[in-house]
Amino acid sequence: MNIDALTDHQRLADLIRDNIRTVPDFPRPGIAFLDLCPVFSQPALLGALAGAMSDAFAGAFDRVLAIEARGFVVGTAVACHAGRPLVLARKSGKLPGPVDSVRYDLEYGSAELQVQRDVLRPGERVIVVDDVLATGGTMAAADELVRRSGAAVAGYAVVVTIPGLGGEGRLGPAKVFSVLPTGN
Ligand SMILES: O=P(O)(O)OC[C@H]1O[C@H](OP(=O)(O)OP(=O)(O)O)[C@H](O)[C@@H]1O
Ligand SMILES: Nc1ncnc2[nH]cnc12
Repeated sequence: MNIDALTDHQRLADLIRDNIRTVPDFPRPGIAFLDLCPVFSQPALLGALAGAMSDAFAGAFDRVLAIEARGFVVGTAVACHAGRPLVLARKSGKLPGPVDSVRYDLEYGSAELQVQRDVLRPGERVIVVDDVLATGGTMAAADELVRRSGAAVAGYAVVVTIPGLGGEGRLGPAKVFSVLPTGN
């Protein structure tokens, strides 16, 4: 795959779409699971994705908040590309304290996200990065953690938004950058 020639959003979107595997009835019956592992396994594609996300918010963010676990892959790539510090939003019980916590529901369950206190600073501009935006429960929890810290959400970056689940409607007014509207 030659991604040096990748200059426009449509080409990136096509490549991402071609490399997402849709798995029926995983992890529960009725869920069409979008498996992005084939995207993550290709350094050039992951790099192009990170570049597009970083460019979408160029000059408008100070830190990258990445959501466990698949959001870590994308968020780390964006932070490296942009040369901005990475902050981890982790599932409950993984980060040594003190932490702030928010419980939330997602498409196929519920969980709790935590961020270490004082790693996000008042006045800083943060982009929140994940792989999939479905119901928006996860992103909304991350959003709440950023706002509690006094920092500002400068934007939301995801690889895929699953339409019809109301995800974007649960987020704040900041820009949402999604490479694909769906994985199909
Ligand atoms: O918009 P929502 O309905 O909240 O769903 C989106 C979230 O669901 C998945 O995470 P999951 O909790 O499965 O965690 P993982 O990345 O650890 O697999 C995905 O990586 C998003 O974080
Ligand atoms: N359908 C889905 N596929 C992958 N990750 C998800 N997170 C929430 N819904 C998802």
